[in-house]
Amino acid sequence: MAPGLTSKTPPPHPSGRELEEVSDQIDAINILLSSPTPTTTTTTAGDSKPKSNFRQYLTAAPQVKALYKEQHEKQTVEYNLAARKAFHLTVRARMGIWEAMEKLNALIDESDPDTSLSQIEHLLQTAEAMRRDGKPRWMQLTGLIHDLGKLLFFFGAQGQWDVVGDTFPVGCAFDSRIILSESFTQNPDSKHPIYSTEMGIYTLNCGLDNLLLSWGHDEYLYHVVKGQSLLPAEALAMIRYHSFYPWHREGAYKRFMNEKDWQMLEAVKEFNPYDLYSKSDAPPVVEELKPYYTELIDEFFPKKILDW
Ligand SMILES: O[C@H]1[C@H](O)[C@@H](O)[C@H](O)[C@@H](O)[C@H]1O
Ligand SMILES: [Fe+2]
Ligand SMILES: [Fe+2]
Repeated sequence: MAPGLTSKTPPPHPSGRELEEVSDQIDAINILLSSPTPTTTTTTAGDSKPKSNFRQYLTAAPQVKALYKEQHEKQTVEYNLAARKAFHLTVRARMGIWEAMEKLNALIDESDPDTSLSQIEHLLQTAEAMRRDGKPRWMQLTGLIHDLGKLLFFFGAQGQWDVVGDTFPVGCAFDSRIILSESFTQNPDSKHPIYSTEMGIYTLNCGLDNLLLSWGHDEYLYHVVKGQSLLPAEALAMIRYHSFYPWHREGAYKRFMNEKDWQMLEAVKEFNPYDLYSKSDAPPVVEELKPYYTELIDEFFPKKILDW
């Protein structure tokens, strides 16, 4: 009995009719409790996976943890410089954007605890979520292509550790806000006299463009798209920094930001929910969407066949 409703004289036994009323009320409450609660802040449109259930790395599958362990041990300054040099020395393929998306279909990203869909589906989910929200055409296209850098996997990558996953700068101390950051103790740079310091090889407010971000799909696609599209600076930042969660989500590495980076941070933050939370939307029907997106591709990539 609720406080305040107690009385010294015991209540009379409820009549049959009263009992029926109470039982009706209980039924009504049960119906309310079992029907889905409309939420506006914790779920994405058309889906019921709460936002807090994404990016759960501590409880992720063993292959996700193994991938990050290997990545954190092997992404060094030395590796980074060698990968950048190799990138600039060759053209790996010549193909259009849609063809690249189809090629990527064969890759399942082992770093991702939130989707096991193919990459073409993830790209279309991201773009479609933006289109539904009336985002500008250049942004929809950015959503469509943002993970095409994962093609690196087919171009002589050492595994998935140098292609997928979150990014972080090398050449300065590894921040504890990087996911699963304990594994950096096995990275030789964590004992280097300069690379292990807070500023490392960088200077205050030097600008994110001057950081050696860990080598992977963001950095690769940024370099491919930069000279071969009509996409604006915000789109290039979305591509280059979308996996840089320790920065755009956790607020680390602010000491290296210049004025332009603050603007770009806004763009990347606007992009992120479409990339992350659309992963639980219904899988798109690729062939149905193709006409809309091929037109969009043509608008911003006047050169139909790109150098990859
Ligand atoms: O596992 C994911 C995936 O590889 C994404 O493409 C990347 O952008 C994310 O940062 C990462 O956490
Ligand atoms: Fe990505
Ligand atoms: Fe993505």
